[in-house]
Amino acid sequence: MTSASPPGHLDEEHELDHEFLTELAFLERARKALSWMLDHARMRVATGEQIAGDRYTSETLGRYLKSYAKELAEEPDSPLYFGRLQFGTDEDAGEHLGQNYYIGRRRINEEHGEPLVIDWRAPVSSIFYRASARNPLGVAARRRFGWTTRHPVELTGFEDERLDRGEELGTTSELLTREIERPRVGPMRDIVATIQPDQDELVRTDLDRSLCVQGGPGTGKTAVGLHRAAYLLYAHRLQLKRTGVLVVGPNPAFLHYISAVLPALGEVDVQQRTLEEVIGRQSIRAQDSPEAALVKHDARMAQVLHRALTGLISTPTEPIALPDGSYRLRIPLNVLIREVETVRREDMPYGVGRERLRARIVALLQRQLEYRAEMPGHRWLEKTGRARPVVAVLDQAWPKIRPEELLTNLFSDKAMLARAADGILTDQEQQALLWRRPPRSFKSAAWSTADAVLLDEIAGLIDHPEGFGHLVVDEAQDLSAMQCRALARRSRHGSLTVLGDLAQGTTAWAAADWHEQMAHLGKPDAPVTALTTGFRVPAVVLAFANKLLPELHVTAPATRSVRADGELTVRHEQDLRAATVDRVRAALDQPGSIAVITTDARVGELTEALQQADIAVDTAEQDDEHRVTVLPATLAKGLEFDHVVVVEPDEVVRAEPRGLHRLYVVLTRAVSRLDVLHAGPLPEALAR
Ligand SMILES: Nc1ncnc2c1ncn2[C@@H]1O[C@H](COP(=O)(O)OP(=O)(O)OP(=O)(O)O)[C@@H](O)[C@H]1O
Repeated sequence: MTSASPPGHLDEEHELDHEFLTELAFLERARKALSWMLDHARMRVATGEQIAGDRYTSETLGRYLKSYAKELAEEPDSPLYFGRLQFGTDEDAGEHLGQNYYIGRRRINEEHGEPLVIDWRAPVSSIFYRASARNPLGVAARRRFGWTTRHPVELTGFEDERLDRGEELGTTSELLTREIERPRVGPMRDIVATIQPDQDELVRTDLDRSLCVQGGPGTGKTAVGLHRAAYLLYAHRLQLKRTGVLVVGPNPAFLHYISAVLPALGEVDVQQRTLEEVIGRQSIRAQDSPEAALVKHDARMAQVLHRALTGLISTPTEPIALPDGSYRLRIPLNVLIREVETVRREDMPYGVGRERLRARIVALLQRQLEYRAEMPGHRWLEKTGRARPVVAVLDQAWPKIRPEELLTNLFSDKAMLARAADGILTDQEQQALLWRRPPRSFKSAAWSTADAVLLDEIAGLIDHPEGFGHLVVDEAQDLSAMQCRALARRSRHGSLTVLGDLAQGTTAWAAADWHEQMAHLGKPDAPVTALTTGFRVPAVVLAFANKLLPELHVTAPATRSVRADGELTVRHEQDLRAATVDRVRAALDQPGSIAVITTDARVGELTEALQQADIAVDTAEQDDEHRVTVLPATLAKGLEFDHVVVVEPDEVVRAEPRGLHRLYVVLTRAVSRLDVLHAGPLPEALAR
């Protein structure tokens, strides 16, 4: 194994070995090339108007070049490349015979030459991530570079694996270890330099394939999902620019945490939203009882709503007679009845069905005019479609309805609900849905989170929503069947990357089986892949959290932590406020972020205790300013902190029905150190 690093300062340059000097020279060349690219891009921004033909394209081009120039200008903050592939000279190297490639976050090329640095998403870069001693894929040596983390970044050394001599570091690589163990500050970072072979396979799965990734805490699911989005945008830029990529996360705090990853990879056009924002129809003013929420999130509601909506379609009761000049155009009742039946059988979205019925009625009337050798024009067809006798039939047999109106009627009218839910929901379940005090009109109805999903289902039955080319769904174990359907509607013509951990399911409807969940998400045949290497949580902390696993009643493969470092302390304390202040003070002596995680009820008290001790604290709403955050257990999902202080774990367990799962999430947020403080008893599984 070869590795190199500068032994001292530049004035001791003569001591640097030859290889390192060569690398420094290359770095200089790459920096110059980047600087040329930046100047060139700026120049093109300035002259954009002359390059492009018409005004629209010149504006678009100008905008593109501006953001490109901005991206390039921001580049000096991150290393220009992280690895080098040196191909061998035998036939396994194929077209890359004897070549050297530097791999980085983006392509860098000189004014008139070959690229100096290749984008990590280019096909050949995949070899960097996947080549192994057993299967070198033509590579003689793989080199990883180390950089300072301060600005401006400087090369600190490199680490070589001579794959042709059977050398391979895998997860023992010092640079990988350093990257994983580095103290966390600020938002999540990308992992392009150290993507692991199994992660790379998921990242590069092609656009037409949907995936489900089950992985324990800290196995890199979120990282994989975000890098896949970046990869797909590279490989299918034009298609996805048109159709869009959406990342769905559990809450705004999580989305904020991950928000910098894609922009750092040069991708600024990806929407990142919570499910509520995706649905986004209503302001939420009501809260359901647990029983009502359970029924509303159940897949059977889809059938109930479908039946309620199609139940509005009825047999026409009047024929059509439409004056047209001195004539009267007619459609007899039996023909109208037949038309409604024909459209109903076509089983299209309700709103589309109404328009189809209108078009068929107009076509029948048009034919009568044509018998009289008249050729009606576009205007006539339009006017006839809106004529009162035609609209009257539509309103009676296929009435227009808003989702809010239908749901208000359904939850206010016992008989209507009974008709729609007969044989689908029990009497008790129907009772849970009915409003005790119905609003006067659907306009004044107060909707719950679950209602918003139902309204979205109805809207989807009336007309298909616009979809995305690709959706990344994180923490997907927590989605209900109805929430899954909302996302399935938006990826009908696209693909999905679904990420989650059954052991971290905290909702009453959390998934117990991924295949079932994928069926609700509209991709029943998508393969389920497991990630089992843990990069976040140190082995000692993971072993403690994993004591809960047998009680969580889920089947998921165990996670093996690559981290031998880390500390765990469990303390019985009388005064939790004082103990929390004490632990946070001790943590402040070390670098990195700190979180105190506890029940919602204790957040205020502990924030106050820290503030009284002159420790500046962030809360879940206002973050990113200080090193210490006090976080309710309910908002910890997906986040990570260097040092975590968990206060009174048994209260976390008792605060909600799936409290044990919540505690599992909470205990697995620590990157380096976990302190557990308790005044009451520890949860039984942890005490063993
Ligand atoms: N290949 C890798 N190289 C370096 N760091 C990695 C790698 N894979 C994951 N990580 C790091 O491990 C940490 C956990 O990753 P991530 O948040 O994606 O895990 P997760 O599976 O989504 O976790 P959870 O289920 O707890 O939300 C992050 O800091 C991430 O950057």
